[in-house]
Amino acid sequence: MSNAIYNIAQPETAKLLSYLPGSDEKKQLKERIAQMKSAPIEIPLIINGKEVRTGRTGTCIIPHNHSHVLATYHMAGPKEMEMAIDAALEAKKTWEGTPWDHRLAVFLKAAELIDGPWRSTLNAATMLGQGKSVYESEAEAACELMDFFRFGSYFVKQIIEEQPKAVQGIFNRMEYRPLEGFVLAVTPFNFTAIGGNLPSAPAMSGNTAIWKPASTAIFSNYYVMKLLMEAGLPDGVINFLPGPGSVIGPIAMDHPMLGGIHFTGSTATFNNMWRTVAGNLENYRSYPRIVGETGGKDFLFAHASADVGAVVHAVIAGAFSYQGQKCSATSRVYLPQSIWEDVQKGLIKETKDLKPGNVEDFTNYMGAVIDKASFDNIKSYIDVAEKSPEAQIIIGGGCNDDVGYFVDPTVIVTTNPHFKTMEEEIFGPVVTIYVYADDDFEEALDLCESTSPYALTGAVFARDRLVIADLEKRLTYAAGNFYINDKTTGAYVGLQPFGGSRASGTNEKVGSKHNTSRWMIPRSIKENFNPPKDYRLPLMQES
Ligand SMILES: NC(=O)c1ccc[n+]([C@@H]2O[C@H](COP(=O)([O-])OP(=O)(O)OC[C@H]3O[C@@H](n4cnc5c(N)ncnc54)[C@H](O)[C@@H]3O)[C@@H](O)[C@H]2O)c1
Ligand SMILES: N[C@@H](CCC=O)C(=O)O
Repeated sequence: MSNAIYNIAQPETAKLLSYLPGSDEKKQLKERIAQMKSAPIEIPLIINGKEVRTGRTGTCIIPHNHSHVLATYHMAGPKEMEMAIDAALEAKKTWEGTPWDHRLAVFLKAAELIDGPWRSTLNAATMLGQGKSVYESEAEAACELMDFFRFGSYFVKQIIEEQPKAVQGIFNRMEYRPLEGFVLAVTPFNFTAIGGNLPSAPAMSGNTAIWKPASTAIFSNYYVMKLLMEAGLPDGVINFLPGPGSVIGPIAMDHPMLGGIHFTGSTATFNNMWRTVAGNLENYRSYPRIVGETGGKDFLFAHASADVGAVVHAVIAGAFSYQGQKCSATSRVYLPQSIWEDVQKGLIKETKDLKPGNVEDFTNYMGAVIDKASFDNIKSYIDVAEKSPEAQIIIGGGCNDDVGYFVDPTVIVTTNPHFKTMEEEIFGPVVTIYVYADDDFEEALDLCESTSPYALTGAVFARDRLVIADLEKRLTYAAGNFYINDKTTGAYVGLQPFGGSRASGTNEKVGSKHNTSRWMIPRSIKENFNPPKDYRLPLMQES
């Protein structure tokens, strides 16, 4: 029984390792990659801490070498979802009463394990299973996940410290209860750290969760689950349930004890889930908390005073890192005519050696896109641009899926600011540029503000201070993460809390106190040391 007030130091952002030739981390990672490739593993469901095999299986493959099978995974069906819900509800009885310091200790320990022996495992699994370059993987599967665990724990502590004023004779207090029910965490393929965080953030506050990973991220996500178990996560607190979302999701969403949904993925999937929940409102014990971070069509808007070199590098990093498969990827760019020629030259020069390749070679900046469906979808957008008189592909355009799902970094220039690739999320290494006449700055800015239904990230480039101030004001609602003279990707937990509004989600800012608070239902407790003795107010008495 915990009877002390403990402190958690404000965490420091995790430091990236370099993976330079000759470094220990490079040697360890190369060894782990070789080991993982040497023989496929079998991935069970994990329900109440026990492995469950259903015999209905799928495979995890390497996107840059799609004939290589890394694992066979078992898929949950309705029966296993019911089992997981029962396990989560049962485990909650103990977990919610576990002192907060012991709950958080599990996640703080997990962060230390990533910082130590588990780092190479999470990086190797993410590089192989999701096709990430070493740098992209280190930044998120290792560092961002550590940050989620450390900052997340710190935010829980900060919130429970927020207490109402206690006055003499009346003891006021706020109890931060977990949600009544279980949490369904549905996670995307593109960030291992998001996979790990979505079930963990609610669990830190005493909730129990069912974690449904994306099928193309099961390989790394399974290792995250194993890491949490090694860190001491009690059975049933997080239940790992790979399987078809459209089959197992509705079982959870129809359940009267659905306490909340922690979702990251596409807007279409989130809208479907929201509709399912809305249709069930009368069946729930409480209104489920629905937290969802979704798609983006992220902009870069440059003014004539912008630093051309900075624009060039921001476009490349924002559009092509992790093959553009980030919700934050730069995918529409507005450039004034006066700097266009220089930007174009810079883009051509800097991308000439930028080819997607095998990320096991650490010098490759880009790998393959995640799967065949994604490859076909991205290619279909490139095909549209190739055929259109309103667009010209000035860089890239090549696609080849013989060995891996490779799409060249592609730059389209369009004369139509509403061209298909300026409006729709592509989720691949494709960026579209619209060049505006310098005199049409105001109109171009209106276009940037209103063209997309999304409002996730956006960057403005200018050196003129008054212009920067104006851009910041005029684009108030166009992006939840707004960058000035920087790329649209790469937010840090606790430093640039992440999330967007409009069709980009509920903007609860993952990795922030706002998100943490969504997994708690506070109870105000007033204890009166002088209980009432007379129902009448003093005013009601005759003098
Ligand atoms: N805003 C953010 O923070 C953020 C971060 C990462 C990714 N994303 C977005 O995620 C998308 C890419 O990820 P994705 O392809 O994995 O997204 P997705 O929507 O296809 O899948 C997300 C998850 O939902 C599950 N799912 C699908 N249909 C379901 C259903 N009917 N019921 C329950 N679950 C279901 C999937 O299996 C997966 O686990 C992009 O749109 C990207 O912008 C957003
Ligand atoms: N938080 C990440 C994006 C996550 C979505 O894919 C970034 O800031 O680039």
